[in-house]
Amino acid sequence: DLEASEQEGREYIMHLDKMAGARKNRASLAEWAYTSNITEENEEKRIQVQLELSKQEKQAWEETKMYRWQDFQDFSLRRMFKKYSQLGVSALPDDKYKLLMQCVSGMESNYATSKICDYKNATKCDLALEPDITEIFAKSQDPEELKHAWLQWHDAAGAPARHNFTQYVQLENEAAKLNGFKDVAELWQSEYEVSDFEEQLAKLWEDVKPLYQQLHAYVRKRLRDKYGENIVSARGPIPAHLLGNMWAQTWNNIESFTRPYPDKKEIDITKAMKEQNYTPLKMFQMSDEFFRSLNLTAMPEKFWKNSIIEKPTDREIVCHASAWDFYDGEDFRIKQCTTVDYEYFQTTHHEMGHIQYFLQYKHQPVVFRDGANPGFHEAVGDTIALSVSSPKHLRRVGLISGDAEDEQTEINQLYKMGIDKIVFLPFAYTLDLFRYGVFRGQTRAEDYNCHYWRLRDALQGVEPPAPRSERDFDAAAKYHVSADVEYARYYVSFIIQFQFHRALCQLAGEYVPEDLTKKLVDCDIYQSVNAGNALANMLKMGSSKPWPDAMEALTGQREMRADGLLEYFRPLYDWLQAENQRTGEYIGWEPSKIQYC
Ligand SMILES: C=C(C[SeH])C(=O)N1CCC[C@H]1C(=O)O
Ligand SMILES: [Zn+2]
Repeated sequence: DLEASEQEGREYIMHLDKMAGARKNRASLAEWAYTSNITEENEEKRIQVQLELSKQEKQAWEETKMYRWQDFQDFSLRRMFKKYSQLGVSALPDDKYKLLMQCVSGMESNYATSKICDYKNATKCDLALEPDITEIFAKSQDPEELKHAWLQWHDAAGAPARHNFTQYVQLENEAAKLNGFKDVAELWQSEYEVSDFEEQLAKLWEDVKPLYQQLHAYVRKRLRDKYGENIVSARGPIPAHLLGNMWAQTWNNIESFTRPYPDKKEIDITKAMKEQNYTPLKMFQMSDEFFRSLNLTAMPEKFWKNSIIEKPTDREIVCHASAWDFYDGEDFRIKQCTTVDYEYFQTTHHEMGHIQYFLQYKHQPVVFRDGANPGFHEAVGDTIALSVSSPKHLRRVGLISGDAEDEQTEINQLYKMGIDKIVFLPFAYTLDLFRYGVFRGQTRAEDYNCHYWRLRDALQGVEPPAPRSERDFDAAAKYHVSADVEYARYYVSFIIQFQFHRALCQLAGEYVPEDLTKKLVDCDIYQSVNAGNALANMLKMGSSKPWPDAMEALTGQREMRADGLLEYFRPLYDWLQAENQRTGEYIGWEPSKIQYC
C-alpha cells in the first residue's frame, strides 16, 4: 500500500487526537463518578467504560501503523505519533484487561473504605484514615496508641490487598511486554525519556544521604530523650509509628517537641488557621489568589462548581487528594477531604499546582497535555508552597505574628522544612525500588514484606513497631501501591522543586547568591509577574518537548540535580553536624532488631 504522506499523517493524527480527547473525557467522568461515590454499580460502570475505550484505543493504534511516522520531518508530528504508538494496558486481550481493572479497583476500594477500632473503645470500629487516623498521628504522643493505630491500619489496608496485587503484577507485566518493554519497571521509567533514570535516582540519593543521616540522627536523639531508650534506641532505626505520619514520609507533626530552639516563639500555623476561622474554601481561595498574583490563570467557574473539597457524610469516596483534567478545556476539578490544618494547606497548593498545569497546557494537542515528565506535574504546587511556607509570606497573610529574624529562628524554620522535604526522599525512593524489584521478578510474592522492610530499614532507617511476616503486606497500606500510581515522580519532584524555586526566586529578585539580605530561605515570589511568566512559559509546553528543554526554559539547567535542595538546607546541615557532634549522637543506624523477614 502507498506510504501515506506526512501531510496525510498530520491530518490523521489531529483527527485521532480529537477523538482521544472525547475518550479521555468519558473515562475521566466515569472514574470521577466511581471515586466520588464508591458503589458496586459505579465500579461496574467505570470498568465497562474503560473496556469500551480500550477497544477504541486499540483500533486507533492499528491505524497509526499505516504511517511511516519515524521518517517524518516535523518533530512534533513524530512525537505525537510516537506517543500514540504506545498502547499501554489496552494492549491486553479484553478478558485480561477486565481482570486487571478489577484487581486495581478491588485494592483501591479496600484502601478507601478501610476502618479501624478505637484504641480505648474496642467496640467503636468506624475510624477512617481521613480524618480520624490522620488526626491520631498528628496529635498522639502515646507510643502504645500509635502502635495500635499503625498495626490496625496495616492489617485493614495492607494484608487484604496481597492477592489482588500479585495478580496485578502479573497482568501489568504482560501489558508491558505487549508494548515492547521487559517489565513494568522499564515501562514506568520510559516516562522520563532518559536511558539512565535509575542511576540518576541513585546519584541523587548519594548527594542527599549525608544530610538525611544527620537529620535522622538528631531526630532519633530527640525522640529518645522523650520516649526513653527502651522505645528509641541509640544506634538503631527509628520506630516508624513515632514520626507523626502513618508511613513516616513526612515528620512535620513532631516538629513542636523536637525543634532545635524550643524557647523560640511557637509558630503553630494550624492553631492560627483555626483561631482565624479558616475554612477549606478559604484555603482554596487563598491558593487561587497566590497563583493569580503571579499573572497565572484563575480557576475557571466549573472548578468551583464541580470540585469536592470536603469529605461528604452520606457516602464513601476516595479521600486521597487528586486533581482532574476532563480534557474539554473547561472542566477541571480537585477532590480532597480537606481539614483545616497546615498539612492540608500545603496539599491544597499541591493540587492547585496540578490544575494550573492543566490550564496552562490546555491549548496543546491532547497527547501533549501532560507534565514534561511525571515529576514536573508533582513539583508545580510544591514550588509555590515553598514561597507560601516562608516566614515572610506567613507574616504577610497574618498566620504568624512578627518575630525578629535571627539565626536560631532561621534554623527552626529550616528544620521545619527539612522534616518535610529531606525525610521524604528515602521514603519515596524505597517505594519504587521495592516495586521495580517486584516487577522484575527479583522479589517474589513470598518475599514481598521482607524485601519491603529490608529497603525501609536500609534506606530510611525506620523499623516497624512490631514483628512482621508474609501474612502482612505493608506496602499496600500506602495509597499509591493500592491504586497503581507510580511514585518516583514524587522523588523527582522533591529534587527539582528546589531548582524551580531557586530560579523563580532569582527572577523575582527575592534571591541573590551571596547577598545575605536576599537568602533563599526567605524567598517569597508572591505577586512577581516576572517569575510567574517564566513559570507559565514552561508549563505551557506540557509534554510537547523532552523535559530537559522544559527544565532549561525555567532554570537554565538541563538535568535534575540536588544542588538546589542542598543550597537551601546548607545552614541546617552545618547546624546538625555541630549539634550531633556536641551530643555525640551516632550517625546512621545498625540493622533493626525487629523480626520482619
Ligand atoms: C497529594 C498527593 C496527590 Se498527587 C500525593 O499523593 N502526594 C503529595 C506528596 C507525596 C504524595 C503522597 O501523599 O504520598
Ligand atoms: Zn500530586
